[in-house]
Amino acid sequence: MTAYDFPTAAACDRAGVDMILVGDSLAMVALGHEDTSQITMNDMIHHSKAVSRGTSSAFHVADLPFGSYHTDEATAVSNAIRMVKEGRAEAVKLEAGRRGATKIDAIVNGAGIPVVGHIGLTPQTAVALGGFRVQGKTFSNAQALVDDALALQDAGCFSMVLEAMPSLVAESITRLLNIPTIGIGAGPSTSGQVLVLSDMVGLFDRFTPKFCRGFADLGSRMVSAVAEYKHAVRSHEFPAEGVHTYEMPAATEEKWRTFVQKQFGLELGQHVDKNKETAAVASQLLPSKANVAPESG
Ligand SMILES: Nc1nc(=O)c2c([nH]1)NC[C@@H]1CN(c3ccc(C(=O)N[C@@H](CCC(=O)O)C(=O)O)cc3)CN21
Ligand SMILES: CC(C)C(=O)C(=O)O
Ligand SMILES: [Mg+2]
Repeated sequence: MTAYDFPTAAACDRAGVDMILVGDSLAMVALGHEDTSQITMNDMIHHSKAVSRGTSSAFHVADLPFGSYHTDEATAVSNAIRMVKEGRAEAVKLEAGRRGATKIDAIVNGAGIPVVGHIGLTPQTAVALGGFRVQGKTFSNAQALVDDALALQDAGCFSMVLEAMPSLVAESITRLLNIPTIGIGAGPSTSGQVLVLSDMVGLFDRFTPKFCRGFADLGSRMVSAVAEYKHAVRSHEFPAEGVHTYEMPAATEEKWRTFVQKQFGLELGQHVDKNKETAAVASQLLPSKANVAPESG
């Protein structure tokens, strides 16, 4: 499961998932970006730290973001170390095939940090793929994915994500590898599955990948809850006196009532609509919209 902060991590952990991924998809589902390319190491570390506070038994993996491992091996290693040291992740995930093998080797065997690979639809390079497109639909592209998978295993990955590819390709890769595969849009034959949490609980509505199944509709329940709250506030049902409120001790209360009555002339206890009061005062002080001449020019 992906998780992005303390409560989502705690929910996944309590539900008993094996692994929690702090996915860079948080750029889109938690921060509202159009894609995952702008998210930084600092952003990812911030979220990963929060996830670590909510996780007690699941294995905690964090995505290395676009640009953090694409230049040279030393940069890739130092960013992997930051994600473990500052982000409190137990492993990092990189979107890399054959060409990322030397960096993965350096992170795994140089720094001793476990790495999850990620092939198929790699959102960080979606522009080069021509958008968020299913991969491995042609014979040669399927072969290329098998080559990538074997290279990642050789480089030292302990697992890899297979994203958006025909089930047959994912099954072939899973059968060929010794390490477990984690599928998303890759059919039922991978060793494990991952989904973006926001998608499966209905908290992201910009698009829904075909591979996603909705397991809850929390987005619309959240809107209803807030609308109900707004209604309760406007109708003075909430907060309810004696239920959601604090009281002075009875003796102090009596003294206080008398005091504000004498000092300020206020009769407490009857409800005054402060908004209406303010609006009434404002309408005397300010010219109403209807009386203002429309702006020219
Ligand atoms: N909310 C969310 N869910 C995800 O699964 C996800 C993200 N965000 N952001 C990062 C990547 C991007 N992903 C995506 C995004 C779009 C499609 C999508 O629309 N796919 C089309 C098929 C596209 C094609 O091949 O033509 C679909 O109908 O599923 C799939 C995966 C997966 N990841
Ligand atoms: C969908 C998973 C595999 C991911 O990389 C992410 O959430 O960023
Ligand atoms: Mg990702």
